[in-house]
Amino acid sequence: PESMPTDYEIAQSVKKQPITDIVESFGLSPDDLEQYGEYKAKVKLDAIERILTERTADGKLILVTGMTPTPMGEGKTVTTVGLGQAFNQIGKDALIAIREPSLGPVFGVKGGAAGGGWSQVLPMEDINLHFTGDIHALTAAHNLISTMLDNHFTQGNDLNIDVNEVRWKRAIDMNDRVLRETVIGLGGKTGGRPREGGFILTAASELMAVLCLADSIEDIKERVSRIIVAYDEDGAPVTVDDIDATGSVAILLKEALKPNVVQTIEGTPAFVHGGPFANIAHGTNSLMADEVASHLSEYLITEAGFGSDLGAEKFMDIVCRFGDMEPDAVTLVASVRALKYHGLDMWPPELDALEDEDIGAVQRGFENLDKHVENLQKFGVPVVVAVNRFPGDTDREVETVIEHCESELGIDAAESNVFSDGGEGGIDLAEKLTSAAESESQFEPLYSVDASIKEKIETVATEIYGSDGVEYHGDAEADIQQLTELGLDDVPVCMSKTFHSLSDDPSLKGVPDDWTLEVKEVYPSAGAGFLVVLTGDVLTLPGLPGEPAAAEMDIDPDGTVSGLF
Ligand SMILES: Nc1ncnc2c1ncn2[C@@H]1O[C@H](COP(=O)(O)OP(=O)(O)O)[C@@H](O)[C@H]1O
Ligand SMILES: O=COP(=O)(O)O
Ligand SMILES: [Mg+2]
Repeated sequence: PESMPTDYEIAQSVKKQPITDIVESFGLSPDDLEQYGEYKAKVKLDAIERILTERTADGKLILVTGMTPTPMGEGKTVTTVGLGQAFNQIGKDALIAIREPSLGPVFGVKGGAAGGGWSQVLPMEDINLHFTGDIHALTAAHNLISTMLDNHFTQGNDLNIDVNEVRWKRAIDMNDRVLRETVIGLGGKTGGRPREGGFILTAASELMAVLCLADSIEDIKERVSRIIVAYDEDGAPVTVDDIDATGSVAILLKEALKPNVVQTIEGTPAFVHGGPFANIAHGTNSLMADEVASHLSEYLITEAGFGSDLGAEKFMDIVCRFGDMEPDAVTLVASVRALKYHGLDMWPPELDALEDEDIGAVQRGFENLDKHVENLQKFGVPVVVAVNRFPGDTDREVETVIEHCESELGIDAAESNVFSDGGEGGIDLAEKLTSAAESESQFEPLYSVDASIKEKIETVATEIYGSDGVEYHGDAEADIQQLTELGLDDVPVCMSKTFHSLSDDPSLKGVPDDWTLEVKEVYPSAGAGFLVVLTGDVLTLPGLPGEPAAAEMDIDPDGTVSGLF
């Protein structure tokens, strides 16, 4: 918005405090930290050990999710950071936990993921770029497995791996579409065994999920060892342990395992750790960050990516199950622009067309918001809607949304101005969330892990996405058969689906009906402990847009960066 400085300018204008001072009052002392400069730190594993044993986990957990977003995102991260600040402004001890950004979107469409306006985590330019190196470490570890696997072929393939059943691709933290499907091993005898290969975004790597669910070096080794990278000629799984890569991969991840802690603009401590997207992966920060934060403060506010059909569903059905925790309240972020985007049935999005006041379009967009509210209520957790106000929104538009939530849906809603006003702008929302969190939540996951694979997929597809059913394409049925025979079926399913729609068709807005979910493939993340279900045309390695954010970036001789948002 023209009246406001850019995110970067705001971030640079803030006098940051040393990270040791920021975390002191929450019970972390300087020797609990490994500092990466004055403003970034990792929490040492023995300090975590002490905190988890000495302190009770009585922090209430507030989950931040959203309605089906425009490609720009509707402000979950901004709201999470803003709420952390607002809670502290109303005298409640609160910490936030969010994911660390991937360079893919930073240089692509969405830009950074450090919040925005007066609700950002700092130093945003470090956090959005190399941060403390976790994503680089994951990329290296992922590709170490790839090279050990291909080397196995060159050294005689005594595991009898079926070259057409290699499942482990390479990883890169960049939206580089031409690497999605590749042919490798060219160059004759010294070039290795020619075969089809490809790359995925590091955020989609199973190692990312493993890092986010592991709680110690021992655990990460055990999980890494179980990762299935291929199948042999008899169809038996080949694991990371079979190709002798477990120890070296764990060594590469030993620093990344430790959660990062930084500060928000108003000095709230923020855990920023792990970065799985919620369309192609499970979509929330590490469990370790959640565990530590909920032992250190009264409230933990954490975000699940994309709409509630993706991040929140997986948070409830995967993360809460593994972490033995449950949300005490959920805030569903809505925006006037996203409501109009659905109300105008807009695809592809022309975001500037969403600027004009259009009460009718806002109202026609309610069906999408209502479905997300209904979905969240299926988990038995109280919901508060946050109307994240953008500069162009009119009072009438915002009031229409609040009125709809309170009188039609009978749930609390609050206008949020945390982007323009920081914590001050989220006080009403924070107060509504604290009272929602007081009520006894009747949290229940959506399905039992003992249900069949098809039952679990069909439950999510019909209950959450609103499909009439599920069709299995390609080898999906054979995958399910094989996984059941291997005894890998009694785990949660991690649905990989477009975030542009409740359905698997990005162009369908609102609440699509008369459609069935197309499942293309089901594969095990045996290290993470869930099954990944690929649907529709979801891409595990996105591409750059027509106008990449990278094209607008620059750096001055004195190191001042521009174009990063
Ligand atoms: N109220 C707002 N006013 C202006 N820009 C906003 C507002 N909320 C979010 N944004 C911007 O929109 C983009 C998406 O916000 P983000 O919080 O990352 O959304 P999400 O986490 O839901 O994807 C970011 O560039 C952010 O700075
Ligand atoms: O995985 C996606 O996360 P955001 O919705 O926060 O961009
Ligand atoms: Mg976000």
